[in-house]
Amino acid sequence: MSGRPLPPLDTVLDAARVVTIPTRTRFRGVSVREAVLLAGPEGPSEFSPFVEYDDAEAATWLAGALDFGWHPQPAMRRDRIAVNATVPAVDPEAVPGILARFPGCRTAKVKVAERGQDLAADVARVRAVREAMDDEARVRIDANGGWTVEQAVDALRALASFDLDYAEQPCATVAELVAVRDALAGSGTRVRIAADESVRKADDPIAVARSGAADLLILKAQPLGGIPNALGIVAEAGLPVVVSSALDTSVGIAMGLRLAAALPEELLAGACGLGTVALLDGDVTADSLLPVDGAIAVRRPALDAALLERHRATPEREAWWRERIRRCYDVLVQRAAAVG
Ligand SMILES: O=C(O)CCC(=O)c1ccccc1C(=O)O
Ligand SMILES: [Mg+2]
Repeated sequence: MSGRPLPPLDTVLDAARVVTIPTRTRFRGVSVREAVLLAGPEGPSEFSPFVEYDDAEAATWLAGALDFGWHPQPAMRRDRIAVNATVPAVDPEAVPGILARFPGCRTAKVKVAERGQDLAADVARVRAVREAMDDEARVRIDANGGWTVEQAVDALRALASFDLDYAEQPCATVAELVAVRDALAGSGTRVRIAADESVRKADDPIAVARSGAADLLILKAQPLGGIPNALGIVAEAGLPVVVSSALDTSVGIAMGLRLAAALPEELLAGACGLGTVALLDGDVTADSLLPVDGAIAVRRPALDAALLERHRATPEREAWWRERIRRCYDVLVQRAAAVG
């Protein structure tokens, strides 16, 4: 990955605390977030791939977590990062309450294309967000690859009147993203397309940029194998980026902030999706990285022993995560050997 040495496995396991934190609103179909906090020599780090991810994918998250905990990070170019409000796939009535958790945010990202919902629900939610925000606010959507090309084109035409900042991952594949962009250009609807899963879940994270399938990239520090690796992707892709979270605790958010702080000014495409601690009902530090005046000061808050204890996972879940770390660590050792 970044080519920097891995700490010994026993050191990693000794540094690990497993937590289960409830979400305030269902997000990605989950109502709890499990995470491993790692007390590294450079500061706390977080390993929190979603439970359904396989070892090959989760191993890249481990590489990111170990890099942040055990290695110095690139220089910072700014000390405050503007963030967007993140609106889960809720009913329109719930929108003002969600937005209130993101004080001062002038950009909102709205989840759409949720399984079991329809376009009318998406339109109603985006309308509720537009109405709750002032005229200059930016509104983005994120479909998490949930639409076919035809559905995406229909939806983006229906949503065009809300003047979207961009549409994140409207369809699952790079080829579909290209088809959506072509169809929209042909119909005179101008909506920028952002790639998220096409970067962080792809074998080749640059392919989406090379194919001209996206106007900007969403970058997540942990899933991309760490900050240096993510910066390498930015340099190669040459597209503007927005840094976002994977619904992390404040420790994972600190890593995202640090990535955002390291980006060249001309490549930062607006507010980052790093305000999501506001969607959790608990945290692992007393200094939670929540938005204030629409931004978060870049910092690395200390783990709080009492909070780690309060949110401590069951012994079964703890054992599961420790096994997962062992398996993912093996994958990283094999990858390092293959590179030589
Ligand atoms: O970007 C944001 O506003 C918040 C982060 C977010 O949406 C997210 C959080 C967890 C998993 C996936 C995603 C996503 O961007 O698709
Ligand atoms: Mg996304």
